[in-house]
Amino acid sequence: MVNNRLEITTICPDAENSLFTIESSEIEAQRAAAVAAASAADQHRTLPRIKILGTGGTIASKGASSSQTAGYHVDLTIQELLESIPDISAVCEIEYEQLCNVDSKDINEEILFKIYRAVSDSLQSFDGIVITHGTDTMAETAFFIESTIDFGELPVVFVGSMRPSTSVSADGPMNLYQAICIASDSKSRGRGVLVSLNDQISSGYYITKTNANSLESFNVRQGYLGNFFNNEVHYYYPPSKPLGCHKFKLRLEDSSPAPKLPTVCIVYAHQAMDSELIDIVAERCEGMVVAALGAGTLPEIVNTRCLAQDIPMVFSKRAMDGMVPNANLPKSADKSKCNIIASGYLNPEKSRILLQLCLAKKYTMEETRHVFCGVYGG
Ligand SMILES: NC(=O)C[C@H](N)C(=O)O
Repeated sequence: MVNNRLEITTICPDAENSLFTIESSEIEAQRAAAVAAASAADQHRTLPRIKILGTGGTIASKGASSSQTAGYHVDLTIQELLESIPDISAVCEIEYEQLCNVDSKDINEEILFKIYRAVSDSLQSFDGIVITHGTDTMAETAFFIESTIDFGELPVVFVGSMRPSTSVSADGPMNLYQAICIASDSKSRGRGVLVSLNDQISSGYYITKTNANSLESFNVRQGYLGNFFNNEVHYYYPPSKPLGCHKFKLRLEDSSPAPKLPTVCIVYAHQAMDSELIDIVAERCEGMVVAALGAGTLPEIVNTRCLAQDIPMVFSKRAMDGMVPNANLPKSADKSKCNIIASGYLNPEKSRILLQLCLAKKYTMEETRHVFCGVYGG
């Protein structure tokens, strides 16, 4: 015991969580006084400023009755949605903007760039950003925003719901409330794009929708970062960002219409696949992603058609988990001309976005291969 204070330090590198103290009653009294002084000071502290961007989705939908959980319509503004959550004025100051109000199946490039612009424009004046979004394509928008915006430490939190606002036990208000708390919490800084859903905090870069109906619609294995419980944010790990994430700097003119990204199509492989499909689709696009079988295999005749194309072809996978390694790619006779790239852990829809960005940047085949390898060791 030295000065009534025993310090036990673990070897945990997370400084904040590595120090435990056992203290005397005198020290406890001093601490109580310090806490009281700090809470008085807190009253004068300015609250974090959070920007909420509304885009629609089930979270902004209404059904005809409280038992309807399918066939509903997007019909709720971001203002109405905010009126349905508990008072948040003690947590943060809010500003909101309705960017669009659509089911996420209708998020097109024009809307994607609208979201991109709104996030970019909010970086300087806000401490956190929340984006309400349909869950069906949320992972794609989250991946695009993570790959194109350097938001430094600022939390950008996507949120959706699985039940419409009119349903019994609608999950939207709680998910939104939690998303705002996550965006306001200093522990959320430096973690990249986050997703708030079903009490779970996940990495927007890694999430995939894995269940079409249940509240636990994002069963993330990679990127499960923490939980939300009783109005508290709990992270399992110190802040970190996705490893190897390639950032693309976009230069957007202010003028509309929105710029057009290169067309990349996804072809889904299956037994007895028609190899001519590869030629037909290649005519229509500047790059192709194949949702291949297993860890990247395709019938030999389909591989041959893929090797014959003069556009980049990314081999991804139908399976939800696991990866496509370089070792499984078909070999070209002329190694220097091989147009096939392994997606690594990236699923087809995220591979599509990454390939679009590489093509937009006019990366060579080798540079594109390097980007995919960097992201997931493809
Ligand atoms: N749960 C949802 O949000 C699904 C909805 N169809 C959407 O993505 O907009």
